[in-house]
Amino acid sequence: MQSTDELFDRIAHDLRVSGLSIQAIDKNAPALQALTQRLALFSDGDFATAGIGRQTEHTQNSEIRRDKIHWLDSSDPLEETFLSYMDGLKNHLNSQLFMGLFSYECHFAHYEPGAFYKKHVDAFKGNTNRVLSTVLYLNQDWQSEYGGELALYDTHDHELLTQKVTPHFGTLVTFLSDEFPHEVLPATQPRYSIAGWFRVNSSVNGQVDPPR
Ligand SMILES: O=C(O)CCC(=O)C(=O)O
Ligand SMILES: [Fe+2]
Repeated sequence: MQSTDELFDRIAHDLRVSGLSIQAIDKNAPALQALTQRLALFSDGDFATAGIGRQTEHTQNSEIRRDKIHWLDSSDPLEETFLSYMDGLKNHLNSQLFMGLFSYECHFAHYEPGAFYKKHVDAFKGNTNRVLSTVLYLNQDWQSEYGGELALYDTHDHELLTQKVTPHFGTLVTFLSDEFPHEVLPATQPRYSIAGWFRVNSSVNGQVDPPR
């Protein structure tokens, strides 16, 4: 079984080489177990329709994305277990890559069968302090014929599909937020993930920019 440090080393290495990392977290890792337990406690009403863009221009556009989300909060002990795991990744990347990551925010996302998230980038250059995106999949026994892949596109040629990631339980994708266009393809089964973003600190007068 690989240690968490070895996994974080691999992610740092991949990010240094290509800005993108696809790794598997050990299925027995306490952080994953906590998320499985948390997911089992949800009922439908705990998830809200996701919006797009910054608070000022926040819109709910069902033509672009059809997932339902729930933000993680450290006051929930199960959610805190995962948040502190990601805090460990943040510290590891800061010490190895000097990325200056300051905070992390993430939400559960539930894609019902047929739901999608059209091609987008998570951050526009110079326009945001989201610098590193993470997506973790929570789908036990996912079969490739269910679809629901994360499609990743080339950093220069945004029409060029470079790879498709199957949303298997424990797969963690990490990538530079303003570099990689990506898209969630529809699935035939309910699909669960956690999408998250590490931010750098560009707060002014105690106001973190941008707000959610
Ligand atoms: O769930 C995924 O595979 C990716 C989700 C995503 O791109 C996002 O929420 O920004
Ligand atoms: Fe995204």
